[in-house]
Order: sequence, then C-alpha cells, then structure tokens
Amino acid sequence: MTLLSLSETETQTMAAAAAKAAVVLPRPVTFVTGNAKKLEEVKAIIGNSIPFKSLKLDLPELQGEPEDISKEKARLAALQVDGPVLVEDTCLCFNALKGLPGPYIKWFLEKLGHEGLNNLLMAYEDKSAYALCAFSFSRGPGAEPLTFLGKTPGKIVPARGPTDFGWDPVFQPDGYDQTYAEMAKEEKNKISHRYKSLALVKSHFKEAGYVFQTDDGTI
Ligand SMILES: Nc1ncnc2c1ncn2[C@H]1C[C@H](O)[C@@H](COP(=O)(O)OP(=O)(O)OP(=O)(O)O)O1
Ligand SMILES: [Mg+2]
Repeated sequence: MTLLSLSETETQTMAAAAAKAAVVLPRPVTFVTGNAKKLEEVKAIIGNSIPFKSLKLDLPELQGEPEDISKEKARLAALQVDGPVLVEDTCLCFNALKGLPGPYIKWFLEKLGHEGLNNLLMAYEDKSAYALCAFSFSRGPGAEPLTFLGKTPGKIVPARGPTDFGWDPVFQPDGYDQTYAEMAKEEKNKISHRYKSLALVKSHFKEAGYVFQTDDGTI
C-alpha cells in the first residue's frame, strides 16, 4: 500500500492539509438581527473582512445562559436563511445581582428605563457590571454553531449622553470617564464587548479560510 511507504512526516503533512481543506460556504454570511443600531456597529467593526449581508428579523430567544441563547438563535437563523449566518445576543450583567438582568436586559430596559436600572442597584454599594456579547456563527441548517464571547467591565451610572441606543447611557466602561453613549463611536468600537467578540469571529474566519461560492464561481 502506498500509504505505508510514506514517512511519518509526509503522513502528518497530508493530514494537516486535509484538515485545512477549505470549507465552501454557499453564499455570504447573513447577519440576522432586528436591531438597526447593532447592525450599524457590526458593519463598522467587520468592514470588508468577511463577505457579509444582513436580514432584519427579530428571532425568538430561548431563556437560559447567554451562550445557549446565542447558539439557539443561530440554529433558528440558519433554518430561516438556509445558509451561513451570524447572530448576536447582548447581555448587561450587574455583579450585585449575580449577573442579572443579563440576557433579559432588553425587557428590563423597556419596562424600567434608565432610572429604573439604576434603582435596581439602590440597595447595593456595588454598582459594577459587565457588558457581554455572544456572537454565534452557523455554516448552515444542521451545523453546530460556534460561539465567540466578548466582555467589557464597567459600572452602572445615572444616564449621560445621547439616548438613541438602549442602555449605552447608563454603562461606563472601566478606565473611562464617559458612558458608552458619550463616547465617540470609533472609540467605543475599539473597546466594546461587541468589538472583542467580533475580533474572535474575524480571526476564526481567517484561520478557517472559508471559500464563498457565488453564482459565477468562488470568491
Ligand atoms: N451597546 C449595546 N449593544 C447591544 N445592545 C445594546 C446596547 N445598548 C443597548 N442595547 C440593547 C438592545 C436590546 O434592548 C438589548 C440587547 O438585546 P438583544 O436581544 O441582544 O438585542 P435585540 O433584540 O435588540 O436585537 P436582536 O434582534 O439581534 O436580538 O440591549
Ligand atoms: Mg433580541
């Protein structure tokens, strides 16, 4: 048998090449979100590094741990899109409340507003919190999603700055005098929970070397 006559190094090289064989994705990655502001940030951070389009869809979210919610969103999105997808779920976690509201921040914010979020911590001296972003990527229906987590520590403060993006006015990242809302977009996009998890997504794409198929060949 030919294989038996190969040296150990040659066999290893072949195995490494096979493992590195490029995975072909049938189309660009669709980022599925119902949140226009999120999309804006993702576009600004990803740039041209990943062939990418978007779909406005508010996917149902399972209850549970952030990573599981994000993975399940990716499974649902892959079925809807019938192709490769990227989704994101954001949590705002208060340390005094052992991580809550966490993934439920959207509903807490909607019902309680910025002042209400501050009031939740009134009985506690510890105002520290962290923003957690979980991106999940699925290659398509049935493929197990990969999850990339980014975390930015900070504290909850009375609202300051423009109020056009969710809880940004009440979150002040550690090492800064400004809230997320007060910071310049470019500055925020350099340190945010979303930036950190997207950096992991980008390096995964670089390592995996996915090949994207288009109607007239591959890109
Ligand atoms: N800097 C921020 N990054 C992400 N979300 C933020 C930020 N500031 C405020 N939010 C809000 C938007 C939502 O109310 C909540 C995050 O909930 P999440 O389910 O991840 O978003 P969403 O439902 O608006 O979009 P999606 O359709 O992607 O789930 O936090
Ligand atoms: Mg949502």
